Parts: sequence; C-alpha cells; structure tokens
Amino acid sequence: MAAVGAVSRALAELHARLAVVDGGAVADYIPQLALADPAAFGLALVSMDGHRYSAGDALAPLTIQSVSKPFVYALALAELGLDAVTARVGAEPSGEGFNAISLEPGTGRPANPMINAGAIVTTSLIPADSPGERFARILACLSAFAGRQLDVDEAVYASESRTGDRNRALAYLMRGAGSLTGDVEQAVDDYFRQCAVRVTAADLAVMAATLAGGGVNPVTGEPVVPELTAERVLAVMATCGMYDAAGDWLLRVGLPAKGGVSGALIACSPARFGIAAYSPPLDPVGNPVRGVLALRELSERYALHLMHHPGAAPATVARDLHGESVALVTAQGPLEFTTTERLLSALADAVAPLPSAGGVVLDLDRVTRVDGASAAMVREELTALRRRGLTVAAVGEAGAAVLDDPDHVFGTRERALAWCEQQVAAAEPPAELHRPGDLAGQPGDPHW
Ligand SMILES: NC(=O)CC[C@H](N)C(=O)O
Repeated sequence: MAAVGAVSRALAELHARLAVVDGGAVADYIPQLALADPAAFGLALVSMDGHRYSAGDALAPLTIQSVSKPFVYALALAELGLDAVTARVGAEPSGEGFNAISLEPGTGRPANPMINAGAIVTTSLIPADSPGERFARILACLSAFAGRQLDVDEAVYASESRTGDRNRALAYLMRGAGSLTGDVEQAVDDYFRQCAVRVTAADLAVMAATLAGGGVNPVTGEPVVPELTAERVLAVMATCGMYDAAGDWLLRVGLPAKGGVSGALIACSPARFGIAAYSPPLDPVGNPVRGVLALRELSERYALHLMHHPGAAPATVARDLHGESVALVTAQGPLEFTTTERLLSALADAVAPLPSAGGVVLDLDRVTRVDGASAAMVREELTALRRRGLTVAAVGEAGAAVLDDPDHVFGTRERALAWCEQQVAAAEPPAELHRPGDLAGQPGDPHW
C-alpha cells in the first residue's frame, strides 16, 4: 500500500509544482487545436501490473495527433515485418521539425516514421482491401493499445483536413519521388483521421505501458503486437520520437517518448511503466513544455534512464559436491545473459573435479524466468557434458526448459541427487580396476 501512495503522491506533487509553469504556445496551425485550454494539465502512469495512477486532467479528452505514429508504426511492423517497412520508411533521426521535408535524396524515402512524412507513408502501408478498411484497422489497433473503443474527434479531423496543405504537399512530393504509392488523398485522409482519434492522458498511459510491456496491454491482458515489434518501436521512439530534440532528450531523460501538437506526450520505461502527460502549450520544437519537464524530473528521480546501470544481476548461483562424484549447482531468480553466464561458469567449475563418469544435478527449481537464448545456452552446455559421459539431471520447471531429456528432470533436488548418485555408482568401474594414471594431468582433479 505504501508504494501505491508514494506513486500517487509523487504525481500529485509534480502536477502541483508544474501546473504554474508558463511558457510555450498552443498550436494554432490546425484551427480547432487553438481552442484547447492552455491551463489543462494531466498526468497518468500505468504499471506493468496494470495499476493506474493519475493527477490533474488525466481524463480530459484530446486528440492523439503525432502520438499515434509509434502505434501505427507498430501495426505496420507487425503486419509487414521490419524489412518491408524499412524499405519504405527509414529509421534515422531527421534532426528537423516534425513537418520537415526529410526525404532521402534519390529514393524520396522519409527519414523515419515519427515525422509527418514517414507517418503518412506508414499509414498508407497498412494492408487493407478497401480505403475504409485501412482506417478501421488503425482505429481498432489504437483501441486495443488503449484497452477501450476510441473514436474520432470529427471537428479536429475536419479542421486539419481543411488546412493540411503542407501534409498534402509532402505526400504529393513523396508520390512524385516514388516513396508513396497509391491514392495520395486517401493516404493523407487516413493520416488526418488517425491524428484526430480522441484519447485521454489516462488512455495514453495505458498505450505507452503496452509498448513498455512487450506489446501486451497490462490492463486488459490482451497481446496487441509481438514483443519484438514493441521493442523495435521503442528503439525508433528513443532515437526519433522527439523530432530535432531527440538527442538532447535521450541525453537528459533517456526514455523512448513521443509528443504531439495537441499537448500529448508519452514515455515508456521498458518493463516498468508507461506514462503520459497532457498540457497544450508547446516549445518551439513542438513538444509540450510541462510534459517535457515532468518526464525529465520523473526519469531523474526514479533513475529511469535507459543507460542507467541496473546494478548487480539478481540471480544467485551456488555449487557443492555430493560424495566424490556428483556435483550440485543451484540457481535462483531470473536467467538472462549475465546470470546464465554466471551459472555456466559455476557449472564448469563444479564439473572440473569430477571423475569422467561423474554426475551433475542442476537445481533450477527457484529460477523465476528463463529467456529463450539463455535456455539454449544452458542446453548446449548440458548436452556437451552428457557427451563427455557425465550423468546430468535437472530440477524444476526451468530445469525442464534446459534439459532435452524429460526422464532426467525431477521435482525435487533430493530425488535428482539420489538418481544421479545411483547412475554414477552403477557406471563406476570396480575399485580394483581403478588406474590412477588414467586421468593424470586433469587440472584440479581432487579425486586422483
Ligand atoms: N506533431 C504532431 O502532432 C503533428 C500532427 C498533425 N496532425 C500534423 O500532421 O501536423
């Protein structure tokens, strides 16, 4: 309960302090956006467990604008794959404004999907049998990210459609260059609708948390996009999400983020939470003034910078010897690269002194999680040990994930040890045939 109160208090305190910050200007190039209340200010945060926190105007409606871009990019990646998408839209920071004509010389390929040019192409890539179907799929995807059915603010859509000459011009330029194919007016129309989808800061925090959580919506539990897709979107947000402020943002805040001209801003702390801020006044780059300050502070206070050293890996590994011929290696906690490397090095030390027909028990009963690459590393090592003639047994669910032979996986360490000792005893040659010279030269072999 204490942690719950602490997060709410931190948001409330930040909200109170930043609500008085002046500066910035409400976007007015889309006339309808100029009607926004410059004092509106909401913060929302959603944890990986789906816990929701908010302060201020977190339920005030706003249009999603550019914050839609990473989510539609996610949809394109999930549908078409990385190669097909990057063939049409790059992944390089443009170092320019969101509406810049950032097209690769020669190909006309837009620099990245977080600027308007790249977003218009990305939207046009969403597979659909009819024009109406494309936007319906985009809206369904944004709704799945938010965990509720979203709709379009028709007034904002109409307002941008009436005045969006620059985006139309960009789209025609790209068609001229060959990077945008198909119906230009339709592509721009779908893009304007996508930007006019109505959300709240609370929705945006759920959407950000879904990207931070590997593509699974932490509130509804629905898998929205594959984990690898979410990871890739976060990478592009980290380098390109804040337009020409992206480098400074990565330096100071260090979180994948995306801002929009309505005053929306999201940031994702991978495997931790998603956060959203809503405050209409924008800085000269087009990012919301209060939102940027809020995220800067939160990142610093909770040490969220992506490059922050996470501290020692949490898994612990222990080893000991049972009798003369059986080693026991035990690991606890999550197994990922660092802890798996630690486990494999303990395993190598543990088997070094064993006789050639010895045995090893790998007790992973208290391992909480094994990623695929780690399981493969351990499996490879165990296979090599078995080829060398050692008897290998594993314990627990994680044990079953790393040992190919289910007959050698046990529910308890006692049963594994008993079985292993029995196998080793049966395999051991009679005492009179022991020839100490056989294994001479094996380093650190205490048996001989
Ligand atoms: N940065 C933004 O939010 C821009 C989105 C807006 N709909 C535009 O295309 O101009």
